[in-house]
Amino acid sequence: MVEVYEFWTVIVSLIVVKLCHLIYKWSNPTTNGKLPPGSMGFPIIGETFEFMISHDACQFPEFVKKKILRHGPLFRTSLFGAKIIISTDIGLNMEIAKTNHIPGMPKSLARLFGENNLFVQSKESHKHVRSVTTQFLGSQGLKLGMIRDMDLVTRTHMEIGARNGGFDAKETASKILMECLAKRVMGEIEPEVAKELTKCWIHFPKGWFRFSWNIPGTGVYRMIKAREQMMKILKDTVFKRRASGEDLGEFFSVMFGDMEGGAVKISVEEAVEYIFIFFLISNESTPNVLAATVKLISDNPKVMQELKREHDRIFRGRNEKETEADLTWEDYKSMTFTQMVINESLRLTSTAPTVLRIIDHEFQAGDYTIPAGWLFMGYPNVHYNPEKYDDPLAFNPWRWKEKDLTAILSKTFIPFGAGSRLCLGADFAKLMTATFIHNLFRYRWSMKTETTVLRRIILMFPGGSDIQISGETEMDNSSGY
Ligand code: HEM
Repeated sequence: MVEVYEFWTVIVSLIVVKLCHLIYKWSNPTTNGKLPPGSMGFPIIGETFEFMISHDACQFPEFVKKKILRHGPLFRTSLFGAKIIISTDIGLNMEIAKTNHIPGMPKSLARLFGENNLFVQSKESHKHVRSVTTQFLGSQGLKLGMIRDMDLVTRTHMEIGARNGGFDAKETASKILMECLAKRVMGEIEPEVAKELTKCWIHFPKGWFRFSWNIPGTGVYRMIKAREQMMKILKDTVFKRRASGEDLGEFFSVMFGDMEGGAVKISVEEAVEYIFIFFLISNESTPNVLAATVKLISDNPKVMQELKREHDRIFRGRNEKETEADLTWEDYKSMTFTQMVINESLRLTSTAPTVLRIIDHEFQAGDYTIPAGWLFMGYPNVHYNPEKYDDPLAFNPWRWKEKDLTAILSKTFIPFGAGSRLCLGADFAKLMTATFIHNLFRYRWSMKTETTVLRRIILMFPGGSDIQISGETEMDNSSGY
């Protein structure tokens, strides 16, 4: 009896010692040099729960603020089971963005995007899809193949919404985005296929950026199922069109190298996975930023007035020229104040990391060593630096006067990331937001004052983002700012 008791005492002691050792190793990761300061939190969970507390979308998260006070602009932590370095130093963020290629995402989340995911595959495939995407979403592609459709789709959705007294900004923006992108990427799709794809998006869980346990009933499980279903629909569409000799749509044709002189570069599976990620990234970003921009405008009567003047001038110009009511590229380029508003909104709402990379080789940052394999999150704190932006917490579009409004990246403005992973949809997102604002000013409108915009990595509107429409607008004839 005593022997059995001793045996179990030894086993339990060994387990305790092993656990203590693992916890010690977890809390004190080793490196060839000196790690940035910080703490790794609890094993596996790390500091995820503190990190994921939602906050005002126009304020940096308390988690990051507290860490900066304690450790400075570079610190280590652990989130979603991954070892993480967080930097709020713009110089370092730019350097890491330039010298590291692998997109930063904990492994547990990366697998949600699929095994074939082009973003984790070869540099060459990545280059190819970037170049194809730029042909469609660069300013030339937008000017020739997008602005007219986008204007029409936006106007139609707003007319429907206005007849009902209003609409939800984020949901409407999401529908506009999907309609514009789907047509551009896949050509005309049959209504049933479009319906099926939309259904998948509806079942797509909100806030998928969390621990990714694939257990039936959870959001992650639904997401994986929705992804599989979408892939199937997209693949079937491509195969069906190829078999019947139908047009694949310009995007797919260029992607597969089917266009004149092209060499087949990637498989249908890879292309379809790319399309899925592309839709996911665009749909998680633009409708949210757009709805937050509308909220910022609605809360600022002077901005509202200035925008109304600018858009009334464009509407008047059309009547004088007696042209059809389509928005032209010249109209878009003349929306100087609107573009100042969009830049200001992008600056203020960038309270999440915009440079995300897996460190691919050990990196020396001053006295500190960032080990290879760690995940790097670069926050754009420079947007809130009072030396760069006077009264940085204020929403003040006028601060962008005389600045280059076409630049999507500078040493003080980094909402779309940087380096080889710089956002491919930045121009599209800006055009879509401007088109939305333009058409909104056909109406007298407001957003509920109680609308709140929060952030938990992704922007959220817990009470919705309702826009109320109270009739058509009257022209403002006064001169501009
Ligand atoms: C306001 C809206 C948007 C914001 C704030 C935004 C922001 C970003 C950021 C921060 C990155 C990561 C860059 C990095 O790691 O250095 C990114 C990547 C990306 N974005 Fe956007 N984005 C927006 C809209 C869009 C849209 C509309 C599309 C597509 C139509 C899009 C497509 C992409 C793609 C494909 C990547 C990955 C690029 C790569 O890895 O090569 N984004 N975006």
